[in-house]
Amino acid sequence: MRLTERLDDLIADWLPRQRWFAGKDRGIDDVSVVFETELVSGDPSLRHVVIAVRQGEQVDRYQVPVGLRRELPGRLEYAEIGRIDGVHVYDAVHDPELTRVLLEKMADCSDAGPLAFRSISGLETDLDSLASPAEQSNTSLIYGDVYICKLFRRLTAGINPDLELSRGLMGAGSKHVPALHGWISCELDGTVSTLAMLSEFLRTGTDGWQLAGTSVRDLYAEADLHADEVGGDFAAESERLGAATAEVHRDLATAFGTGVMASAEVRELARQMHARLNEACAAVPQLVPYAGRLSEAFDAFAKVDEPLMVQRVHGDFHLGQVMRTETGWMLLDFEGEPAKPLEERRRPAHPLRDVAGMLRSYDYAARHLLVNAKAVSGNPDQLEYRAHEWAERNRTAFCRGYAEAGGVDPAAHEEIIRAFEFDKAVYEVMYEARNRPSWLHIPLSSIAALSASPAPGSRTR
Ligand SMILES: Nc1ncnc2c1ncn2[C@@H]1O[C@H](COP(=O)(O)OP(=O)(O)O)[C@@H](O)[C@H]1O
Ligand SMILES: O=P(O)(O)O[C@H]1O[C@H](CO)[C@@H](O[C@H]2O[C@H](CO)[C@@H](O)[C@H](O)[C@H]2O)[C@H](O)[C@H]1O
Repeated sequence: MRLTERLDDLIADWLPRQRWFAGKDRGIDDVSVVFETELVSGDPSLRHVVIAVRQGEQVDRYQVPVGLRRELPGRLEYAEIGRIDGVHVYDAVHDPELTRVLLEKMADCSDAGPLAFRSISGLETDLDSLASPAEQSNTSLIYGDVYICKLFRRLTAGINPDLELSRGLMGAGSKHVPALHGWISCELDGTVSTLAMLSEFLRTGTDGWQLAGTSVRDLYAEADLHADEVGGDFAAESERLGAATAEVHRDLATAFGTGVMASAEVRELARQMHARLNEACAAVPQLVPYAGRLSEAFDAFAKVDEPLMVQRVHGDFHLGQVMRTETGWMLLDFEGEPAKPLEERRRPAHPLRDVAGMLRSYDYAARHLLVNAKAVSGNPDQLEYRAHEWAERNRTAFCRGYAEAGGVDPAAHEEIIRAFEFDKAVYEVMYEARNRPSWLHIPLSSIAALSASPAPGSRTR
């Protein structure tokens, strides 16, 4: 049975409920199968399916490994997409009986139709997978506690920067990235394009988002204490994270080189920031009242009177992209911002862009519990004050660690860091509107607070 003709409607109903679907702000006009590849035959069987989703003018491609079974065991019911001629069609990432084949094919470096499976080391294959419950834009399969295989859900033609930078950092001997073991690719628009990558699973790791969240919860639970007085103070970890970030930036510069941004390019970047702001204001009217202050920050950036060093950077740096293991901080997910075109994500940028991303994340960590009034009790003004205090303490510690380990000192480049932070917050407004509308309040309230604070240079010291 070919799915091509039958899957479209089923998927169109199911897609908007998937965390990784990046078009929740618009209706779906059409879903069509671009290609499908049988990877396991029989019952159960596995088809690797690439679909094209049309929403107005925009067409995005996604990959869905589709499982087919005549009888669907209870443990897979939640993964069901629908039924075709009585056969259960489901998201196969949740079926370890089927996902094994991905690992086996990578181990064998084999091809299946348009799909190429590759590995760069001998792989252990007798491992069951579990779809990661992490809050993420793609889907990761954890094999045993040995490997993690990230299936990129929304596909872009070309090598994924996550794979590209992980390889480069491994070559530069970075001690802050997990080992890369393999990948899956296919041709899209005539270019070799990444579908998945397989890395070492950091079994002793906890991600920075969880650690920071625990620290914030500790603070909210102790109404009388300040951020530096509670047991879960995170500032020392933030400082170490800053240092690890500076080391990764150094290794990226070694692996991929550096350049200098001419004044015209700085102005062009400021113009793009304005354009992104305008686009976000059109899509999210709640942003409009802050547009003036945001624009001022972008104008100040356009006038920065110094050569800006650029290099390959992480591109979407936040607390969910770092893990603390027993040996220190590890950085993950060098994919860049998933909504941006690939060529933009691969473009060298100023390293403070990553610093700004992490600074925004401290704000998110402090505020996300406040989104749901039931998650935390207390006076809203006092909670807002405490969120701000926690974020400031950790932001400062991160910047100190970064500068002391040889990174560009954020405190000495206020116009740059402020513009990058605002630009990131504007991106987040769009990201939340499209992916997690109930979180939109977080970047909006940070923008309100940031725009109320004095502009760089206007402070009395
Ligand atoms: N190598 C790894 N070892 C252990 N956990 C990992 C590893 N890579 C990612 N994770 C977990 O998966 C989450 C999402 O990973 P990430 O690469 O950021 O995916 P996405 O691009 O889909 O957001 C991380 O926050 C982390 O909790
Ligand atoms: O991890 P991804 O590469 O998929 O990044 C996207 O999703 C992130 C959320 O999962 C989003 O990050 C935003 O939310 C985080 C908390 O969930 C917060 O720590 C970040 O600071 C905030 O930007 C990221 O922007 C998006 O590209």
